Amino acid sequence: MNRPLRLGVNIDHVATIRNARGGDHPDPVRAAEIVASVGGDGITAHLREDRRHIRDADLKRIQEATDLPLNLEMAATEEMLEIALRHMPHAACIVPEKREERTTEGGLDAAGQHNTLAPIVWKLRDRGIRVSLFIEADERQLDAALKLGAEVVEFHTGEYAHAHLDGESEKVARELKRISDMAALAAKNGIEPHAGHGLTYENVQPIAAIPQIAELNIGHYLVGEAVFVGLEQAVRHMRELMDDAR
Ligand SMILES: CC(=O)[C@@H](O)[C@H](O)COP(=O)(O)O
Ligand SMILES: NCC(=O)COP(=O)(O)O
Repeated sequence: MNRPLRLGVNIDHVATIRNARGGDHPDPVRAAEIVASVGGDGITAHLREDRRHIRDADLKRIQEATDLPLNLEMAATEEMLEIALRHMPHAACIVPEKREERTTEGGLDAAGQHNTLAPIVWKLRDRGIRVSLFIEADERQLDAALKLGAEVVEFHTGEYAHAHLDGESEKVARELKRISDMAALAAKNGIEPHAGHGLTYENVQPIAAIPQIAELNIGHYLVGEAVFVGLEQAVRHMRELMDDAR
C-alpha cells in the first residue's frame, strides 16, 4: 500500500491580497484556520526578504491559531535563521531567493553552497527543527542535501508545471521521470521527498501518484481557486484529487 500523502497549504497569497490595500483583510490566519478545519495537514508560509506577502507578525499568529505544523520557507540568511530559531516552526524549508524574481524560479544550489548552508542546517537541526531543502530533482543536488544532513527535500515542480501548461507532453514526461527517479533515490537514502510549486487541479495527479512522495505544498492555485469556490472547497477538491491519484 502507498504511504499517505500530506497536503501542506501555502497561504502566502492570501497575504498578497491583504497587502495590496495595506489593511488586515483577508487575514492569512483565517485561511490557516480554514485549512485546519478541512483536514489540511500543514501550513506553509514563505517569509520573503522583501516581506511582499507573509510578514514577521503573521508567523506567531499562525502558530497560535492552529495546531497544524508550520513549514517556514526561508532564504539561507542570518536574519531568517534568527527568525526561525525564535519561532521554532515544525520545519524550515530553505529556498533560493532573488529579490527581483516574480516567484521562486528554481531549486536551491545545495551543491554549490555547501559551506553557507551547512551551519544553518546544523543550527536548525540542533534545535529540533526539521530541515527541508527546496531543490531541483537532480542527483547532484540530492547528494548535496544528503551531505548537508537535510531530513527532507522538496522537489521544485515549476518546470513540470510550465511544460504541462504549454502542452509539451515530452517535457512533462521527462520532468515526471526526473522527479519520480529522484524521489525513489531520496527515500532509499533516508530523506523524505516532498514536491511543490505551480501545482494545480490539472497537473497534481501524476506527482501525487509518485509513491515515495510524502507531502505536496500548494498555494497560489488554491488561493486563486478560493476566489471562485471558497478556500474550504478548493482544499477539499485538491485533497480528493491527491487521494484518487494515490
Ligand atoms: C518556494 C515556493 O515555491 C513558494 O514559497 C512560492 O515561492 C511562494 O510564492 P511566491 O514565489 O510568489 O513568493
Ligand atoms: N514550496 C511550494 C509552495 O509552497 C507552493 O508553491 P505554489 O503552489 O504557490 O506555486
